[in-house]
This record gives sequence, structure tokens and C-alpha cells, in this order.
Amino acid sequence: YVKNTKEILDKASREGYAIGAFNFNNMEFLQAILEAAEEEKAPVIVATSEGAIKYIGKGDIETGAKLAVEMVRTYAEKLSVPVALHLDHGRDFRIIMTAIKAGYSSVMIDASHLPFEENLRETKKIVEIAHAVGISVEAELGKLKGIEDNVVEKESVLVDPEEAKIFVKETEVDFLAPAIGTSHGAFKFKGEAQLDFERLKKVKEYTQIPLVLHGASMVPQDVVKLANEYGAELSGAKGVPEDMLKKAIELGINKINTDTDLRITFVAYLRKVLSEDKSQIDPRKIFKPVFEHVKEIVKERIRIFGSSGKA
Ligand SMILES: O=C(COP(=O)(O)O)NO
Ligand SMILES: [Ca+2]
Ligand code: NA
Ligand SMILES: [Zn+2]
Repeated sequence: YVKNTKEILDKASREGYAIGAFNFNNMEFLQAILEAAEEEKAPVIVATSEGAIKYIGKGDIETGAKLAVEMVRTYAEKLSVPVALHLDHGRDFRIIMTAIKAGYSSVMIDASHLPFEENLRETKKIVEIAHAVGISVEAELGKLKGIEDNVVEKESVLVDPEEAKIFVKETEVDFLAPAIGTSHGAFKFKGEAQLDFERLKKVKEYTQIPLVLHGASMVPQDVVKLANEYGAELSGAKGVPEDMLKKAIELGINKINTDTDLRITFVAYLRKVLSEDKSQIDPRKIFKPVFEHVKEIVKERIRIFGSSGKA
């Protein structure tokens, strides 16, 4: 169990590959992610959003954070690969403190919806506290479109590399998520997929720290098609193409946040299994094949990110 996410991300940044940061909300997704990392011999980051902590704790934040840490630690001590637990899109000061106290390896303070100076001040405060207890911190500059937890960002506002230089110097944040055109969820682009690689290149040059890509799911069309065949309504779903992910990694992305790809895979195969095995009522028999597919998609991502065999 990795005490501090920085150690695995600094290595990835030095060697030019990316670590998957996969979101989970329950035991089965966590199992699938960790099995995938073990089979790929890859370091891995598992992440909970604030909503996931509330979900795991049935509304009680301490319970949720504690349970997440205990589940991850208990599984991780059996594995040969490094595992880090990360708080994704931390916004609420109390939740960030609770995650640190519970034993998370790193926390994100997402104050990117605030004006630059306020984002900088918020981030600096979290960094001072987290660094005092040996925990690493992620922050975000610029805005992703779509729903970011409970804040609806109408327009994406791309990162300003000059701001990034000042921001990282002033806050001493360990890794930075620059908005370069992605957005959360399954409907990322109206027209052609497009990322601002020029900005990304400059942010890396100016900051020289591990960078994070949010909204990075690829939204595989075969899985979307399967889900729709079994009654889902996901037409128009579109993600980040593989060649763009690879280019982003070449230009300095070292942590890739992936949630939607696991969700779509889960939904497609759950629908399929339920419609084919109509008398099945044992949840274990329903979930086993479904989470085999979730594990496979995580392995595919780890291979694309270049972290297979890096444990
Ligand atoms: O950024 C993400 C996940 O993005 P996706 O919706 O593209 O999986 N989590 O913080
Ligand atoms: Ca944000
Ligand atoms: Na994050
Ligand atoms: Zn995100």
C-alpha cells in the first residue's frame, strides 16, 4: 500500500509513462481494478470522489473514508504491485481532512471553479497541511465542461500555461490537472475529439511535475453498441481516441483518471447477463462475468498507459 502517491507518479514522469487512476464506489469495482493491476504487474491508483465516500459510508464521511482505506489496504497487502488510494475532486475541506486522517495516499483539492487567486490560496492551504503529514496533493487549473460532481461547468476554460508556472511555484502542489479540452462522462465531444497539445507541452515545460488528465475515458464504441442492443440509451457517446491519449502521455501526462469506461462496461454486460440468464438470482453469479469484463477493460487501459510491467 503506497503511503504517498508522489513516489509512483514521479517515477512515471521521469520515465515517460502514465499510471491509471480508476474510480470505484464499491467492492466489486475495487476488486476488478486491483486484479487488473496485479495481472499487468502495474502500479495503480484507485480513487474515490466525495460522492463515493458518502455512498460507501451511507452518508457518514468518516465511515466511508475509513471503509475505503481498510478495503484497499486489506486487498493491497496481498498484491505484488504498488497501490495508492486517492481522493478525487476534493472540494469540501472537512472531507479532504477526513480522507487524510483515514490514511489516503493523496488528495485532490479541486478549486478550479474559483478565480485563479482563490484557487491558489485554497490549494496552498491544503498542500501545507497534507505535506506536514506526508501526503501528496493534486490540484486543477482551468475548467472541464460537464458536471464536475455538483458544479456544472458550462464552458470548458483551458489552462493558461503562464498561470500554471506561477501556481505550481507558489503552492508547491505535487501534481497538476491542466484542462486541455476533455470533460467528464460519456459525451465528451460534440464534433471531432480535440485536445490542446500545445498548452499541455508548455505546462509540462513550465512546471516539470507529473500531470493529470481528467475526463480521459475512451468510451469504446463496441461496448456502447452492446449496451444499446440490450436497452441502454447511450447514442452519441464519444471519448478520447487512443492516439490522443498516447500523445498526451508523450507530452507529460502521468496520471489518467478513468471512470466512465468502467461504468459503460459494467452496464453493458450487466444488461446482457440479466437478459440471457433469466432465472439467475445469485448476485455473485450475475456479477462474476460482468466484473471479468470490467477487469479486462482496466487491463487494456493500463497497457495503453504504458504502466504494464512497471511495478
Ligand atoms: O476525470 C475523471 C474520470 O473521467 P471519465 O468520465 O472520462 O472517466 N475522474 O476524476
Ligand atoms: Ca474542477
Ligand atoms: Na484526481
Ligand atoms: Zn475528474
